[in-house]
Amino acid sequence: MFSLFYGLWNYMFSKTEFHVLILGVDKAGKTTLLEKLKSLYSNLEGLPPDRIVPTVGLNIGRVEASNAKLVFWDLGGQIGLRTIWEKYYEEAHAIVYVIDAGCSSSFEDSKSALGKVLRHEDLQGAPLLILANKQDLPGAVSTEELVRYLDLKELNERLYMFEAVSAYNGTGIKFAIDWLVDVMERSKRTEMLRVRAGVTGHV
Ligand SMILES: Nc1nc2c(ncn2[C@@H]2O[C@H](COP(=O)(O)OP(=O)(O)OP(=O)(O)O)[C@@H](O)[C@H]2O)c(=O)[nH]1
Ligand SMILES: [Mg+2]
Repeated sequence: MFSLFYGLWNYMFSKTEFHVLILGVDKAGKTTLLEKLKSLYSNLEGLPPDRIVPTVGLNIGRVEASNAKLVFWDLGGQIGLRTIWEKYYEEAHAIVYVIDAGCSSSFEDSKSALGKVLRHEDLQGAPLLILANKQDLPGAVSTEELVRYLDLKELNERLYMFEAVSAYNGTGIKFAIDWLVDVMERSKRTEMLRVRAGVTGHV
């Protein structure tokens, strides 16, 4: 009986924990973004950019933002590591896809890797936040240019947004995360993951 009430209490009053997968090709700035998120949303001072090395395993960042608990999973973007991405798809509430907006020679690779992500059935209905990172660089392209360049055909009914950010100086990040939390809270995918996890309030 107690556990039934406890479960119900949790379901109604505890904050949902959202799992957010940070993807993108190597050097897009994913880990730098994760460390910036820690600095912006927690008491932890994230690692400074000059101490960040290319990711081989998994980096995890837990923060509270927009009154929600967020767990970010940051994976390596090197070609040989991208096969690991799909192991995390089933549990993810949303995807943050990071692109180096200052490096047009990486756009083709970014586009094809993103197309593959979006076609994967385990990510059905997952909201998508595409970040045009490195806006502090003078040559960085705008979100409008990136939208035109990517010309994504796989978006279908998916909730998505493009946002211009800089993981160095924090430009655009809070706005993007507010949007992400808002859409995760009302997405069918969150409902589906919640049902799958049982009535615990933690999905
Ligand atoms: N100017 C500028 N450089 C950035 C920004 N974000 C990341 N960088 C630089 O881009 C390079 C790659 O950053 P990482 O965060 O390691 O990139 P990553 O996407 O995690 O790379 P992998 O772990 O290999 O997949 C580093 O030299 C960073 O300092 C940014 O907002 N502005
Ligand atoms: Mg990394």
